[in-house]
Amino acid sequence: MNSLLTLAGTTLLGGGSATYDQWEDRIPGFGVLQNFLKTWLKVDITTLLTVAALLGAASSGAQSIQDTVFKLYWWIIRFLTASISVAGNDRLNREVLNWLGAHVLAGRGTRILTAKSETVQTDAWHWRQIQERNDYHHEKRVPVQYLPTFGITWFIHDRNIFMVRRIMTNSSHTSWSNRGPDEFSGAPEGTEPLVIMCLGRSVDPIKRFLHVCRDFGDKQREAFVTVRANKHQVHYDEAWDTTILRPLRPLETVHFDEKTKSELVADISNYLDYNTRKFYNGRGIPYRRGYLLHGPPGTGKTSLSLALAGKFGLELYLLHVPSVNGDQSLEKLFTALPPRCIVLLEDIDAVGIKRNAKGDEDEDGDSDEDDEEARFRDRSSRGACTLSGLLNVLDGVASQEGRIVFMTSNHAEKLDKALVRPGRVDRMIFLGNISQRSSELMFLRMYAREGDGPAPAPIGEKTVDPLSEEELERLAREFATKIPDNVFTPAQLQGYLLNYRGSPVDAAANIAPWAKEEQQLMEEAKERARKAAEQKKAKKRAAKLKALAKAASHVRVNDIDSESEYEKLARKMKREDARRAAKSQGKEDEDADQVSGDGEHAEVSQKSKETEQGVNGTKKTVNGVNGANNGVNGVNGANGVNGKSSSGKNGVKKGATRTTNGVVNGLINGELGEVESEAED
Ligand SMILES: Nc1ncnc2c1ncn2[C@@H]1O[C@H](COP(=O)(O)OP(=O)(O)OP(=O)(O)O)[C@@H](O)[C@H]1O
Repeated sequence: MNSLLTLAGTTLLGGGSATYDQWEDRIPGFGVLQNFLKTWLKVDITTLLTVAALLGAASSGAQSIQDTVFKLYWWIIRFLTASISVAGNDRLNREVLNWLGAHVLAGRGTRILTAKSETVQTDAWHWRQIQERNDYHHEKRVPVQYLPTFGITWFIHDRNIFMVRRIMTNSSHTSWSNRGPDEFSGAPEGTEPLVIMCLGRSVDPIKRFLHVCRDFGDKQREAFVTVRANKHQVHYDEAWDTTILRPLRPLETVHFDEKTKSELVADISNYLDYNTRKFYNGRGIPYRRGYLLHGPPGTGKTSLSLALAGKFGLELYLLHVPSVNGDQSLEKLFTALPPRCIVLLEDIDAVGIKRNAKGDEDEDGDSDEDDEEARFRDRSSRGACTLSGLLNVLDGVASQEGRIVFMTSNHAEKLDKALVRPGRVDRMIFLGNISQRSSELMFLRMYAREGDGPAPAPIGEKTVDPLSEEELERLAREFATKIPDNVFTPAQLQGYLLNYRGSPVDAAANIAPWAKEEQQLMEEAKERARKAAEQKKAKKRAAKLKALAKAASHVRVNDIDSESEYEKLARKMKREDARRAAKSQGKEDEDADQVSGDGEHAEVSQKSKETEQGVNGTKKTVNGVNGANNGVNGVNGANGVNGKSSSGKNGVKKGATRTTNGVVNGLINGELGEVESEAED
């Protein structure tokens, strides 16, 4: 470029012909082009090139002047100010912006701002972006929040001059070709880094300022609980990408045994205490705490977790384990937890986190779950988390320290023992049906005065005059005495009270008939459930007997007490099966010779006779259902009906069960009809 510039200068001063050779040197073919243009267009290319080169020189000169000024500016800034930068995804970033929005922009009439209301779910490519939901604001339209846009916002705080620079990132820039100022070229997405500068040579004023912003953030959060969840996108990594702000729920509004409640609160306070942490660390005990909240649906397990998160000012990380993509994702989510938080694992008894694929069965071998439902759940759990994956995140090596885990379950008795052992579950808290005392408290809470007046009545009903405190307490006591102790769930009672939310007098007056009717409905539902369970049990028992009968036609299971013996017998049965098939084709003798080639034939014949005798014996046992139980254990094992190995001599060892499963099933093919009819008889 410089040589072209010199050439242009020489051309301008000395005339075209003097520099012709030099142009030709630098641009090959220059002469031909020049002659062509001169002849046909009457244009002198050397003059044109000279002008262009000079213009380029002027512009690059301006650019370098601009660069120098820019450098000088930043040099002065760096010299005169101290600065601290904050990453875009840091909570502090949002806290600083919120502080600026509330204290600087609102009062000063800043002319260039960015506005924020609510993020909408779209199916566009950026659908994975962080979602925030505010359950705290109940207005139809979320209030608009005004925040600083890109560029510098300056202000005076604590007698220091501050400048906060919000930096545009690639993702917040809408168009690369747009050359306008940043604030007119795009809108911040909330992930832009901030640089906080303060005039002076010390960062202390900035640190103090950041502290103020954090306090402001804490104060704002006091009114609600921050719930974080993940969106469960199949093809994406799991992340805590959804934030929900829930109104604070006072612990007093969750009614259950008062003693248990205060013990629980004391236990958590004790755990969160700094000295407890030191104690745990000093003794090499993992600093974690786990609680299992169990009881029927609608007894307040979720409500209690939320209330405790609010009480202790902790964020609640909500996770539905069966929806997580797999163990790796679960681990990722747990690794991303902050050191102090509550993790709520809901419905922990759901399928997918049981040790075996089909789920555990009851003592009698019957599962309470409906077959269809179990099958559905089994399908839906495929590829999801395993129990060992869950156990691992709860107290494996990589498990986060300092957090509190709440697990909720409607069937605590079905949970794997490893899951509820101390260290994973330190306390089990039962939330049962509502007591009379809790009903009284719920009544009082429902009709407590709000400010100076009564609780607002439903639309269309007139608000009754507020009752005096004594009158309300008297009504509450009367109300409670009409409710049977520990029969209804708190959710049921809350539903009833909501129907009378404008009138405590009516609520107290109508509770007795409601309780009677509700109890009757519950009895009927229970009876229906009992009958359905009985039918299901009978169906299962019939299926089991059928399976037993099938196997019994070939095996006398009580004779089998070791794996090798079982395998031997299975081999013999296979040969016997082959012989039977050959017999039916009229070639029994030749095939029998072939099969007995290994020298075991004599033994086989003897044993197969025994087996057949055994079959008869077992068939008889089948008919007398109860007597069959000994055999059932073994044969169930052989057919994979139960999947469990029975201990003791009568049982079939697990390994043998697996090995021979297919063989026995294969043998019974073709003879099913005959055995079935016998079993049914
Ligand atoms: N002990 C309780 N005290 C006050 N309100 C309760 C209580 N239990 C339940 N409720 C009310 O019932 C509703 C359901 O409660 P919640 O979801 O906490 O029950 P849950 O035990 O978690 O139910 P599930 O097992 O079905 O998840 C909520 O509106 C809650 O206010």
